[in-house]
Amino acid sequence: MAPLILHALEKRFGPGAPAVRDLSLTVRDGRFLALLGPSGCGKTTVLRMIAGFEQPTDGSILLGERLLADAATMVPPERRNMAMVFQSYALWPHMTVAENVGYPLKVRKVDRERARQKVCEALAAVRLEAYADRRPAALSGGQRQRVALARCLVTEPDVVLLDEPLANLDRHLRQEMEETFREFHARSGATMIYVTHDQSEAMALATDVAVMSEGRLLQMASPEEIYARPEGLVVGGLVGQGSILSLRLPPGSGRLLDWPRLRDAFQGTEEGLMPADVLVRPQDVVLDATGLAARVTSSFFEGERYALRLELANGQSLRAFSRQPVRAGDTTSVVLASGWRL
Ligand SMILES: Nc1ncnc2c1ncn2[C@@H]1O[C@H](COP(=O)(O)OP(=O)(O)OP(=O)(O)O)[C@@H](O)[C@H]1O
Repeated sequence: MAPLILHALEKRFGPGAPAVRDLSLTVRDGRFLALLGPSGCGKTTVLRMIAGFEQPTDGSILLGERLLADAATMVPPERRNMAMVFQSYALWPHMTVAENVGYPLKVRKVDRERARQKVCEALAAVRLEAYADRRPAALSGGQRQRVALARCLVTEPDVVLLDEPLANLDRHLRQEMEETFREFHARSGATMIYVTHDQSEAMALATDVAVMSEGRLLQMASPEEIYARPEGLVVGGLVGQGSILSLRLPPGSGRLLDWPRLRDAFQGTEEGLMPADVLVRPQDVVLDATGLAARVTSSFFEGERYALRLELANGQSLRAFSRQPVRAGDTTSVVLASGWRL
């Protein structure tokens, strides 16, 4: 299949700031893209434009050479060969699982025997063969979600679009479904675009993560790259539970900062230092008597460790982990093993 190309995409719903602006990205065949960003940043609007439910006010959407939409052109959703999975699953309550999954084939008047075979394959792909004759009311939330996935598989879409599909599920089920999505992606080979505001979900599932804020694309890269080398305050703040410190660094000091560099930045007495935002991840904050003095402002036991909030002498706060019990109000000292200049 051809790549999906969004070129300088814009969507305005009225006067005021556009919901999506100047957004360009390419999703290569078979990739799994997570669109990540805070509520209201325009993720769903991008997905709806790709699906064909909204028309761009500027820019264009192409599948390879084929123009799907621009301000003057609009290929209808049913002619895009895409499938969208909604949060609500949108299953027919009066139909069995197999009938729900086969419904798109019935609409397309696919031959009965062929349809039966495709339904079986799709149910096998989501491990629901044993549930073919049940009605949706007799399924768990996760099983309903899997029916919705199987239903989109039968049409062999070029692109599968998912809008926060796990938002209604509890934590345990979310983990199980993440596994199902990964498996679904591996088996179907479909290009997938997945909207979420949950960074750990995006990282766990996707081959590429696109971070959006206020209608714009801030960074698109692999989960590893976004985690290790976030660009700017918004991406840095969104990914990986880090703390952002305002420090002063010598010009040209690079982006990956070690402890001696960070320690000097706290002393900060040299001439010509520049203000810098530095991301420090909790796992890089090591309780160590040779480090900076810090006061514990909160401590929660998370199971295998304590999650701490610390306040440094300069008033800035840091998140840290400790295997040993630590109490709010304790004083300690910390070494910052690594930091990333945003
Ligand atoms: N049909 C519409 N008419 C007017 N404004 C809209 C419409 N749809 C979305 N918007 C506005 O566009 C902006 C982006 O909305 P969108 O739903 O794309 O964000 P989102 O990132 O998906 O948010 P969430 O995670 O809360 O669903 C918001 O300010 C929203 O109010």
